[in-house]
Amino acid sequence: MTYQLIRSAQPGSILERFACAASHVWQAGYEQPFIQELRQGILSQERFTWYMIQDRLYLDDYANVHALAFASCTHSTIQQDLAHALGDIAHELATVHDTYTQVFGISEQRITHAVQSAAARAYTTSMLETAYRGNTLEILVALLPCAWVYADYGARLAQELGDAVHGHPYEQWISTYAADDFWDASQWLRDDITLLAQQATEVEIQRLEQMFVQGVDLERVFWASAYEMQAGWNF
Ligand SMILES: Cc1ncc(CN)c(N)n1
Repeated sequence: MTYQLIRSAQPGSILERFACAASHVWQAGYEQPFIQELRQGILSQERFTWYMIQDRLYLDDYANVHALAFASCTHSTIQQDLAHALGDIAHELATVHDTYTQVFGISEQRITHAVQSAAARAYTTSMLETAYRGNTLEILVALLPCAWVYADYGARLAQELGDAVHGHPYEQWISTYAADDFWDASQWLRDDITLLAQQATEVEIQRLEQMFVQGVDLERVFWASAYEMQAGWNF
């Protein structure tokens, strides 16, 4: 298991079960060309721009999932956590997206006219479906791969690159997700899942485990589709 997985998952906890169940797709995601070329600094600007645009659309839906979870949730502390998390998404947009939008000259018009790729839509549709139909625990588990996979890959990239991260073409991206701040910002999610899962049955936990594995795989596919510069539905 990788550094972030060890750091967060207490032996026997639900988080450890999730991490173990997803370990092969998690590793496959890290080894895929998008991440490895990004690490080497040779990922083309064209592919990264494609990803950035898809990610802008993704983050809109991701924010909506938080808002829907807030609306259906009856725990006031979890509602506060969700509201706070919306501020963190705004921060991610300001640090990562605004940087690359400027550096790579991605026009607002291009973003406005972009259509979600098939893979990106599959991911956000699955999260939104859970947000509309699921209970609070299910919605939080749908959000977990997003926070955890990015923190883990960011930390691994930063660790492998060492000082070479300075001046790297994707330094801002790597540093944002490798930062302790990014990891700490999702501590509420791991804590709230752990708390709510105490009331869940074994059958429910097994279903959550499957949802989590699917989410990690959708993260992998999201990058793969950006690498292929996959088109949207109305091409
Ligand atoms: C697809 C995706 N997943 C996760 C993250 C990290 N918030 C992101 N920006 N984009």
